Order: sequence, then C-alpha cells, then structure tokens
Amino acid sequence: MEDKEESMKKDDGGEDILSSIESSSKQTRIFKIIVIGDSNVGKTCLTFRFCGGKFPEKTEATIGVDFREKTVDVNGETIKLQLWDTAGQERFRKSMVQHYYRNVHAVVFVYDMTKMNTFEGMPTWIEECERHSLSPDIPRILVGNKCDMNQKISVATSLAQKFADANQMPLFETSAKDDNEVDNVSAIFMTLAHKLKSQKPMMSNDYPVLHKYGSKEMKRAKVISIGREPSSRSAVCSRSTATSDGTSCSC
Ligand SMILES: Nc1nc2c(ncn2[C@@H]2O[C@H](COP(=O)(O)OP(=O)(O)OP(=O)(O)O)[C@@H](O)[C@H]2O)c(=O)[nH]1
Repeated sequence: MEDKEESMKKDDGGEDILSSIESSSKQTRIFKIIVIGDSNVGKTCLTFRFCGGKFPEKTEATIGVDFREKTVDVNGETIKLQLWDTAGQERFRKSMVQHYYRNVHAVVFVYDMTKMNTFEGMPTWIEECERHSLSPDIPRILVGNKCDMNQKISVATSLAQKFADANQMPLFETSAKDDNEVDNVSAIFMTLAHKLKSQKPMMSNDYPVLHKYGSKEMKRAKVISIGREPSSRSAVCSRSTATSDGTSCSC
C-alpha cells in the first residue's frame, strides 16, 4: 500500500513544493564587482573578454555603466559575477556614481600600461572608493592592461608592483586584446571569485539592483559612439603574466 505521505506529495503537489524549497536553498550567489579607471584604459574590453570570450571589434566610450555577468564554478559551487563596467570619463559618470558603489563586493582598478597618467590616476580612484565608504577589506585587484603594446610600455612592472604592495592588492599585467592573454584575464576575475566565495552570500532574490540596473536599464544606459576607432595594433605579449593566485611576473 502506498505510503500516505508519499501519496499526498503526488496528489497535492507536495513534490513540487519540496523541490522548489530545495532549489531555492541552492540559489546562485551573486557578487557585484566594479571595474574602474580612467577612460580608454580597456575596462570594457577586459570585461567583454572575460564574459564574451573575445576582444570587441569596436568599442565606444561607456556612458554611466555597462553591465555584464558570468556564471563561474568555484570549487564545485556555481556563483555569478556581476561586472559593472563603469565610465572613465567624468562627464559620463556623474549621474551614476552613487549606484556604482552600492553593495559592492570587489573592485578592479585598471590602468593602461602605455599611459603613465592612467597609472598616476590610481590614487584618485582609490580615494573615490573611500569617499563612497567602501570597506578597505573588500577584495581589490590592480590591473595594468595593454601589455601587448610592448614597444610602448611606460609603466614599469616594478613601479606598479610597489604601488600594489603599498595598497595590499595583487597586480596583474595583461591584455584584453592578445588571445594569448585570455587565461590571465580570466585569472583576474577568478581570483576575486575565489576570495568572494568565502564571503556572505547575496542571493539572487535579495538583489534588486540586478533587476533595476540589469538587463533593462543597462541596455538603456548603454553607450553612444564618440567615434573611437578600435586599435589597429596587434602584438604578442612577451612581457607579463598573471597567475590564478594573483601574482604577477615579468617575462
Ligand atoms: N592594444 C590594446 N588595445 C586595447 C586593449 N584593451 C582595450 N584596447 C583599446 O583601447 C581602447 C579603449 O578601450 P575600452 O575598453 O573602450 O576602454 P574603457 O576603459 O572602457 O573606456 P571608457 O568607457 O571611456 O571608460 C579601444 O580602442 C580598445 O580597442 C588591449 O589590451 N590592447
């Protein structure tokens, strides 16, 4: 004879309830990572490379924020990284800045290895984080981008490493453009994912910002062209590398 409880499950939809309780307890954790730095350093290209797997053929200056997500596996747990690719240009940031810094779990600071002024701007970006009350304890990573342009590098690794050490963050030197650097680009975000895994969860239905500034609003906030052409340079990075544990070395 069929067990009474078992028959109730089937008759009154008990099985569905049980499985929905089970699946909600396994909800994917979501972590918000902001990517900041001066205009033109390659923030959009880095996030696109990580989430879309390739270098975008054409990019335009970001207005407000652009938004990408990637689901990754960290030691058997599926977590979602929500990347906020912010505008570098002051005039395109103003109205959105408050939103960037809300509920942030990690920060990626990006400079262009061929432009010293973008590296010199790093303290200002750190100060902006502090001004918006970001805890100094949240994981942060310093990224030197465009290492493929090895003839034009103006920010020495030793200098960047010193700055990274002084600010207690790992340094990655990489290229969003160079296909050989794809693993290093992933390593930036996977390093953060590993650090974040041990942190307090943010469940998908606890996260209104995802919906408000996600799919809908982000599409609207997307970019207009200011006529920037994609770079025509192509080079093989012989310079640097980053490893998944967040270290950086010169080769
Ligand atoms: N050579 C080279 N060019 C790159 C690399 N990453 C980005 N670029 C180029 O740099 C320019 C700016 O890239 P974006 O990703 O739009 O820069 P951004 O930091 O998002 O700029 P804003 O949206 O204005 O803040 C584009 O022409 C890209 O093609 C790289 O790794 N190597």
